[in-house]
Amino acid sequence: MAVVLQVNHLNKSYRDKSILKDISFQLEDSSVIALIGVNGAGKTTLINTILELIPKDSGKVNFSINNWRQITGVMMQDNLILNRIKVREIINLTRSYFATPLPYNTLLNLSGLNESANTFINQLSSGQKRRLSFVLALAGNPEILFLDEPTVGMDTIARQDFWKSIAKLKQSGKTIFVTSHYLEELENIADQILILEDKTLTFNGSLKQLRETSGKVLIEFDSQLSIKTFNELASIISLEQINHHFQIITNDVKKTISELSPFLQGIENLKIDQSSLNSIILNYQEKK
Ligand SMILES: Nc1ncnc2c1ncn2[C@@H]1O[C@H](COP(=O)(O)OP(=O)(O)OP(=O)(O)O)[C@@H](O)[C@H]1O
Repeated sequence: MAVVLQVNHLNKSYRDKSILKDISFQLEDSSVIALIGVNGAGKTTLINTILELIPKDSGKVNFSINNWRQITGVMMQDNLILNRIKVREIINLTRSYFATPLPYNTLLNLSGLNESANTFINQLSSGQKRRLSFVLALAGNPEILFLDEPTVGMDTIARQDFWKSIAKLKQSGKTIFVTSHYLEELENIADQILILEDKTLTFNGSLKQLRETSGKVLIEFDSQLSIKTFNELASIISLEQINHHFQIITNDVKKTISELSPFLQGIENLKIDQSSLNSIILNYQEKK
């Protein structure tokens, strides 16, 4: 995989208030990178600074090519503010800024707004506006896409279609940098997770690495065996018994399962909760 963007020691403040401090990371092609952080953590500021929409205080932002504007697409949080323009017109206007735009029909189909091509933007619902914003970000057939809270306001089907499109874009080699508060949506698609906290990146790695770092996993099962059998397992953090139901918390699933294996004949309904991204992040933040 090739590096498409490098950010080194980036700092940004508004007046005297520091927002981003010493941020460094790199993005590779054919991948989805999720930026996670609470409200006000600085996610939008980071995207705006990278794209030179606002000035940075210091640090370096290097795209792999010089004319990076031609290979980036952006979907910001705020919905489209132009009103007296139709869906068809804004798609074509946006395409006109790029040397090799995607065909109009491809974009219209992707937006799901085929029936509304002649509708003025202000007459679209907020979910429809998000879908339109998405295809406008794609208009120039970009190599790198920046998506700030893309699925806010979308219904379930629109969300599913949206993430399917993202998976296809990733497969075709694109880099997708996305912020979202819907962590469950990021679980199956994010290759790299960045956690922005207290102005800095406190985590940069894969979901697997995040699991290992924060790593408590719940293992549940039913068994007629005595609690003593499980109390002796070396790898567990805690053990609870409710009648014949057992709950084990471990941070080393593999080891615990191998320790449980001699007793598998006496175990039923074994469940391993690898934890949702949501709980992993809570866990991660609690630990610090
Ligand atoms: N133009 C501005 N002038 C001064 N402060 C600003 C400005 N824009 C943003 N901020 C402040 O910078 C901080 C980071 O804001 P930012 O919008 O980047 O956070 P965010 O992580 O994107 O939040 P959210 O998840 O709510 O979208 C906040 O404290 C915000 O109030």
